[in-house]
Amino acid sequence: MDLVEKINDLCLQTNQTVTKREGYIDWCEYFMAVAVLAAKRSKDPSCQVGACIVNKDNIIVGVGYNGMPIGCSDDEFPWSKNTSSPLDNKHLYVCHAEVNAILNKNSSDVKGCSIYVGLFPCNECAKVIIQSGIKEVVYLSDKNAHKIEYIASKRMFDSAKVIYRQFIPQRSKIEINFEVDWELTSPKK
Ligand SMILES: Nc1nc(=O)n([C@H]2C[C@H](O)[C@@H](COP(=O)(O)O)O2)cc1CO
Ligand SMILES: [Zn+2]
Repeated sequence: MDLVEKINDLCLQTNQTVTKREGYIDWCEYFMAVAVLAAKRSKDPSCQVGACIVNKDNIIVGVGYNGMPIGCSDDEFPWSKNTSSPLDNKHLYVCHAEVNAILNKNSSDVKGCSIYVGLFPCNECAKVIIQSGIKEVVYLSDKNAHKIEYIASKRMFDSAKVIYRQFIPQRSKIEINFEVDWELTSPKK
């Protein structure tokens, strides 16, 4: 419990005015955190990416992470990229987080939405993002910026007027703790 929460707790006990809680996560942090959490579902041993699509009302309409297509077993399809057999390269098979998030949408479409994603979209995802009507890409890392696929992505986004911006975290971590002590967090009567 932080200081404000302790003061509020005291106020509650003595029937005084209670101010709102501080330290809550803002919308951007929330959506990027959902993307990062989704990435933890990925079976890719070298790179886990998550994506979260949000509409203009700040409602999440799709979440996805990189993984094998439905029906293509995680245990049978290859997860390596430096293989002697070109047919055993994971890149031939993996569905990217952005495409999965779009396909997983629970609304009729994602027109005008924003997509929060861990890594800047590749050129193939950029095409799908544009075609789906998504108008904003918020990303954590652009580590592949020098590669031709990502230069192509930006060329397409610029032409299609899809805004892209980096999410600069104001805190390094957001903790998820399943062991919440509800006795400490709930107001006492
Ligand atoms: N924006 C992205 N969304 C994604 O879902 N991915 C996925 C595809 C692969 O499964 C993995 C990248 O693997 P690697 O080449 O860094 O070992 O991340 C990759 C990117 C980067 O373009
Ligand atoms: Zn992609």
